[in-house]
Amino acid sequence: METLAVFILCGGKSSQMQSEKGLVLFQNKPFIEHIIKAILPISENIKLITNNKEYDYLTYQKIPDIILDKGPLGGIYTALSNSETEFNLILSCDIPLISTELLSELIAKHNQEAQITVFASESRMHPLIGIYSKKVIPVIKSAIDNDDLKMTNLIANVPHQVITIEESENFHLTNINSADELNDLNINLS
Ligand SMILES: Nc1nc2c(ncn2[C@@H]2O[C@H](COP(=O)(O)OP(=O)(O)OP(=O)(O)O)[C@@H](O)[C@H]2O)c(=O)[nH]1
Ligand SMILES: [Mg+2]
Repeated sequence: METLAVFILCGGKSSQMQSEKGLVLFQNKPFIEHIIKAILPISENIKLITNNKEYDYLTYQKIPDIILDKGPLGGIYTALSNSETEFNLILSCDIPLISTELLSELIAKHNQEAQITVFASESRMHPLIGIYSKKVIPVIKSAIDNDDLKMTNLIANVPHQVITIEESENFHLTNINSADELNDLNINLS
């Protein structure tokens, strides 16, 4: 298989965390470095979708948002518009527990008929740990034009694949939005 293009979304307001989310420390290391570590055994073709100079210390290519302030959907739009490959791994920057094993499972189970492939348990879906086809670019563009920025609406509108996981597996896919959530995580792991 050709090397998979991987894009990490590092934009947004981080209003709940109150500091740049991807750079929050977990086990003495910024979130984003945990994510990069999980990706590297799979692909070195990693790009960050961000307008924030705080990520300049990382040598990976950075791509600024083409359309500003449209949330993760806008970030994915920029990622796919800059990608040369049909399928792309899209990840948020606030999932420090993600593992190479889970990412490999997503890639291995991905069906090429699907334009978006994501994990979901009965209770929740993880739209920002997914494989996205460039084919969804026009669908995202029209969603942005209509100000319909909900990821679940995008997924429902295209041929997609859900990889079903047990409730207990959600833990490693959870995104950490606030200092309280990070605190809970640290307590949970101690
Ligand atoms: N490139 C890009 N990424 C974004 C944008 N908005 C959110 N993200 C990313 O999408 C992922 C999930 O975003 P949210 O949890 O909504 O993050 P947020 O908007 O920064 O945080 P809140 O203000 O607390 O909602 C994170 O990886 C963010 O960095 C955006 O406008 N552009
Ligand atoms: Mg948000």
